[in-house]
Amino acid sequence: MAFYYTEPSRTFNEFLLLPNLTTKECTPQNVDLSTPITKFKKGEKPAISLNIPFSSAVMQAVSDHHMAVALAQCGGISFIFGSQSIESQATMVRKAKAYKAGFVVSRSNLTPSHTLKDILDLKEQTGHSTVAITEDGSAKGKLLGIVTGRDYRISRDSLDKPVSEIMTPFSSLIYGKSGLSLSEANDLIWEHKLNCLPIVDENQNLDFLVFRKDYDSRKNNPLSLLDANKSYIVGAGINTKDYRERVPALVEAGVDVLVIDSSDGFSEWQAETVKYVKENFNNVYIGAGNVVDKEGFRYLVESGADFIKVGIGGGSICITREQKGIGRGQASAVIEVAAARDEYFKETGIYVPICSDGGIVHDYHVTLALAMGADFVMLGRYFARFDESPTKKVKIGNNFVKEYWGEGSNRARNWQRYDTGGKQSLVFEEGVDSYVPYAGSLRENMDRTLHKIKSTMCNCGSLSIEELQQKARITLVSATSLVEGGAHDVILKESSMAAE
Ligand SMILES: NC(=O)C1=CN([C@@H]2O[C@H](COP(=O)(O)OP(=O)(O)OC[C@H]3O[C@@H](n4cnc5c(N)ncnc54)[C@H](O)[C@@H]3O)[C@@H](O)[C@H]2O)C=CC1
Ligand SMILES: O=c1[nH]c(=O)c2[nH+]cn([C@@H]3O[C@H](COP(=O)(O)O)[C@@H](O)[C@H]3O)c2[nH]1
Ligand SMILES: [K+]
Repeated sequence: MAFYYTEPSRTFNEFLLLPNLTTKECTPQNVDLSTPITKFKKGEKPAISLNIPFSSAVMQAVSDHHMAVALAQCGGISFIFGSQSIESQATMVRKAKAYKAGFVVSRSNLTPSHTLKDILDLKEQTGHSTVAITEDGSAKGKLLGIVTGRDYRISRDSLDKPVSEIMTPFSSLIYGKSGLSLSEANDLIWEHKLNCLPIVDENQNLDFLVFRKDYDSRKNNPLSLLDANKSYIVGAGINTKDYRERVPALVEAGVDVLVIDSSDGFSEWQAETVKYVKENFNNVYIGAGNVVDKEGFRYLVESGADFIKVGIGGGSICITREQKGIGRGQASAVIEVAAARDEYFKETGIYVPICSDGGIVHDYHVTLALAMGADFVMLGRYFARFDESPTKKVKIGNNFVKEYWGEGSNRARNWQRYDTGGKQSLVFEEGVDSYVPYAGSLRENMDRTLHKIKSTMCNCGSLSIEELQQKARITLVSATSLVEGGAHDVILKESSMAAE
């Protein structure tokens, strides 16, 4: 007879935290969000700890080398997507490892056929006076020119003057080549009295901008996640098929942490993959998953995994539950796996971090996941909205959006013919292709999110994630009390509706 769980599967939305006593030293500035990502023995320190409990999803629309750098600067880790050729993934890892502070992804970009009015509108929106002009208007497109405040006169130039007539064309630009060191970039900046030096790759695609004022940017990033050589710590996703070729290439490129990327990690393929990595490489760590219960957790931990990823079917672009009928409410999954982790720790003295992957919609969901026992979270949709994600920013109506698609969608799988061991015609999609609202830079959004999490932790009288996990008091909410939690019985003004 089948086994039946007596409790229904639950999601984060169904829970709330109750405040504990907040002492006077319990302020957001004093909260420490560092958290382990690799397993460790009781009394010892983990080999790698994150400075904030965030990782970005193993997805084409989320985690490339640009995201890896931006998130590591904030103290988290990206797992560069594995649904690409081994060479291109290794190149991304290499670029992220080679990246040095001071190089930024261009945030204001237009095409030559835009107009002076577009430049002025963008300037008002972003506050940046340097605009990169690329063939497709993206931050990484072919660089055709640069516009700065010195290139036009609002009193003289007509607003519909095309950018192509305003910009300093590429042929007249001083630029650096990808791979240049920060001190070499600074030399060019000083020598040519520039404010901004574009860095382009061998195909003239824009890589980064280096600003005169930014070169001390390490000071701006006190939580940077760095290895012993002061390079950023970088993760990458792998699969259970080509790992014998992929892992050596990624290790050669300098990857620090691997994660097996799968909807269902409770398989002999994953155990074999973990064992292969553990037997052949000393200096790289490997997470496995995804699982949603104690059995899956135990199986992967006993195979040797350094951390375990939790979550099936809760992602914003996921349709796995609809397509295959597998999965579990994300909160229930985290609660059970965290209990299994604590039990394993008691038995063996080994602490195995767990990551809650997918389904984070509100910032407080992160706090709840941590309170329920997750050591860190993985998000896709959240990061896809930012400048640093690899996808195109498009304007729909009056709003900017960015593209975001699931790794189980045909769009993601097209990088190669998807091999399920069966007929291609039997393949079905497990993810959708979508848009998410554009939200600006990662740093600004992350600062706000972290502040909210720290504030809630203070409500709960906790100065660290570990303390939160021990002290949190969590209650289920009834369907009717959910209504009470939002604005209700008032007529909202338009400004409040826009903020929702
Ligand atoms: N977290 C989630 O809820 C979900 C995530 N996804 C994402 O979609 C992507 C694809 O996920 P999956 O389809 O689960 O990928 P997968 O690579 O784990 O599995 C694909 C298929 O190949 C089989 N397979 C795996 N290794 C094999 C081997 N060595 N030999 C023979 N067969 C093997 C699996 O059983 C499965 O049928 C991933 O990026 C995943 O994160 C997709 C659905 C749900
Ligand atoms: O059912 C699925 N079909 C897909 O195509 C797919 N792609 C990604 N993922 C998973 O969703 C996570 C990101 O979730 P969020 O957007 O909610 O942060 C990711 O971290 C994955 O675990 C998928 N799940
Ligand atoms: K399974």
